[in-house]
Formats: sequence, structure tokens, C-alpha cells
Amino acid sequence: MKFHDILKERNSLWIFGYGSLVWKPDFTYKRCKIGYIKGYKRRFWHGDDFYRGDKENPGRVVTLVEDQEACTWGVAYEVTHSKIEDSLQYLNMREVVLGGYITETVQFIPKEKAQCPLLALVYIATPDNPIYLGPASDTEIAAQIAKCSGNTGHNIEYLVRLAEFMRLNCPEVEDEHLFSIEAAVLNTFPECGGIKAPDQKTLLLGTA
Ligand SMILES: N[C@@H](CCC(=O)N[C@@H](CS)C(=O)NCC(=O)O)C(=O)O
Repeated sequence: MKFHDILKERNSLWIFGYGSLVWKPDFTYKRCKIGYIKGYKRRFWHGDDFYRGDKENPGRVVTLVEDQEACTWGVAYEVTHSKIEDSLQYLNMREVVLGGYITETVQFIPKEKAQCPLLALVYIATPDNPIYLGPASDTEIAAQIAKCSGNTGHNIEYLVRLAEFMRLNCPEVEDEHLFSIEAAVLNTFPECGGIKAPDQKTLLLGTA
């Protein structure tokens, strides 16, 4: 039986977001927590030929790459009862069918130390995916992001909203990969620095 089938039986499913899901979940959730997962680093190594790019100029979006020394911060969303099926169907279309991600199970550790770790579903793009782009220099990644846009907007927005989310909700976290790419893009397009991401209060109100 699949992980989320087991959790569906419990009427509670946690979903961990670390890219656009931290600022644009677009599914109904009961509550959310800021926190992290161990053993993965976030990298702009996945291609996007639908949302933030197209077939000729695929954008760059984030995925998770295994690294025992690393951890990745984001948001875990709790989906309950009748919303589980709808949320999984929505995310399957958004992340798997159109995004090229697969699902894995991870242990999420809440930022609030008094709270217990929990099991969560996560969407990861792996190197065997046809639109996986892999490593490149921060400058090359920034140049690609700067010139791409797709069905939901510019690739710069995707980058800046994620960086803004981290500054607002995880100010103590250093994410050199994310912020160096953002700096390279904003050196070229300073006017994009004003994009704001929802903070946790907005997320908690479910108005993200
Ligand atoms: N799976 C990651 C990344 C998700 C992600 O960024 N997916 C892209 C699909 S390639 C997306 O949904 N983009 C919507 C948008 O950019 O508006 C997460 O948990 O946040």
C-alpha cells in the first residue's frame, strides 16, 4: 500500500513544500508548519517548460538532491479528511504530470522545537526525468531564469518569491545557492527585488 494511501486511512496527510509550494500551495489545508528535512539540498536543477518556461526556453525550478550533510527548509501542510483526495489529484497534475516530479516520503522537523517530527509527502524531480537540467554555475542559472517565462509568470518571480519566503520565515537559514542566484538576477534586474512572498501568518490564514 502506498504511503499516502496509509495516511489517507488516518484522515491526515502532510505535504512538504520547498519551492513554489511554500508561497503558492493552491490546495486546501488545515494548518501548516515551517520546518526542514534532513539529507537533501535544494537546487535550481530542474527544468520547467510549462509554468516558468516553454519548450524552446525551459525555465529553472527547484528540486531536492540527496546530501547527507544538508537540510532544506520549507512548509509542511496538513490536509485532512475529504480534502486529501482533491489535493492529491491537484498536486499530481501540477507537480507530476506538468512538472515532472515524483513523490517520496520524508521526515519533517518543525521549527518549533517542542513539536514532534512527522512523515510527509514530497515532490522531487530526479535526474532520469526528461526535463531535468542538472548542475550549472549560479551565473548560468541566473541568466536562464532571467530570460524565461511561462503559463503562470516569469521565472524571476518564482526565484524571488522563494527567496522572500526564506528571508521572512527562516531568516537564520543560510541558503547560499538560492541567494547567490537571486543576487545575480537582481544585479541585472533590480526592479524585481520588490516581489513579496506570503509570510506564515498569511499562510496560516489560508489566504496565500
Ligand atoms: N516540489 C517543489 C517544487 C514545486 C514547484 O515549484 N513546482 C512547479 C512545477 S515545475 C510549480 O508548481 N510551479 C507553479 C508556478 O511556478 O506557478 C515544492 O515542493 O515546492
